[in-house]
Amino acid sequence: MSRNILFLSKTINSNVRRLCTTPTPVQKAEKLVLIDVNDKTGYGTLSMNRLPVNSLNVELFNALSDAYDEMEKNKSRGVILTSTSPKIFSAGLDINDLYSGDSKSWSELWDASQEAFLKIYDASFPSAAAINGHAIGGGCFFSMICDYRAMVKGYQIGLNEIQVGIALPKVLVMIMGKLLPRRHAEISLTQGTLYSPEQASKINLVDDVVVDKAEAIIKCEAFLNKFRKIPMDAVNTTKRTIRREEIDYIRNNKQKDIDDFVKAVESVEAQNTIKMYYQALKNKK
Ligand SMILES: CCCCCCCCCCC/C=C/C(=O)SCCNC(=O)CCNC(=O)[C@H](O)C(C)(C)COP(=O)(O)OP(=O)(O)OC[C@H]1O[C@@H](n2cnc3c(N)ncnc32)[C@H](O)[C@@H]1OP(=O)(O)O
Repeated sequence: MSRNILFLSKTINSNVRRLCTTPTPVQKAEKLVLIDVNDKTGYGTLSMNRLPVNSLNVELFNALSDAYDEMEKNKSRGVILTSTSPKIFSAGLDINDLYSGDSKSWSELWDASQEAFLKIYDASFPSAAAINGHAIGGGCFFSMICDYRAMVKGYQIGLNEIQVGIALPKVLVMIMGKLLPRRHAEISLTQGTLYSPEQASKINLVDDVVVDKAEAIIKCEAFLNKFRKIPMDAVNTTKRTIRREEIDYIRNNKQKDIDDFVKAVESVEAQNTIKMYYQALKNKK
């Protein structure tokens, strides 16, 4: 049973395509999140597919939300979140949107990001991130809200928002503060530090360092397997107790959180920094 070839299957929505093993090969579809369900394990591999760098925009956030909805509907046993890029998990928020947007588009962007955040962080099944390349800014954050992270050597990971000129949104601070030892969280958040996987593993930012994507997937499957003999209701109740603070914060302060994000992005200082950052990125070559 080949799991590496994309096959035609019913389109779940405009941006998400489920990959399954029905024998009708078609050429690769340009969907923003590819879904491959392993019929044996019941795990779904969700691959972000907004190339070249999986920068996060409204459409990618919505595609992630839709993919998680699909996994919930199909009573998934677990999700492996990864990317189709050979070297980038996700480069974070789309700098183009930060550079050229306005308060309406930034509100829509943050609204979509909140939805995707809740779908992943409050899912009724565990998620494991197979970080097969750079995971920067929002890309790092989306791996952090999974239950487990395995990262391939040779890339970088971290929340560098501060370097882009954006004050860290509250939920990122809350979660970084819980995942990392306090001193490391403070340094990382205020300096926008990017880490090698080896450094990241020393401060709890990743759980395992691996040599390639295949090994990352094996590690993720092994992590998900740990839940097979435990009643999921008990796991989920426990997990929700642990995660309640962040989930309640977003559910109860949705508009305020959007307003805070827009305020942070539209400040003159942030816009100047975003502009310089954008130009540096474009002049890199
Ligand atoms: C309450 C709800 C919570 C939900 C939370 C959701 C998300 C939280 C977000 C919080 C705030 C987050 C802010 C950010 O994420 S800011 C963005 C941070 N990211 C970066 O700084 C990454 C910048 N990019 C790089 O460092 C490199 O590009 C990278 C290492 C990723 C790859 O390097 P490489 O040399 O392989 O490739 P290039 O640099 O040549 O890039 C290829 C093309 O891609 C463009 N690019 C790169 N990054 C971005 C980006 N982030 N957005 C848009 N476009 C990007 C780059 O310009 C190249 O384009 P061209 O080929 O046209 O030149």
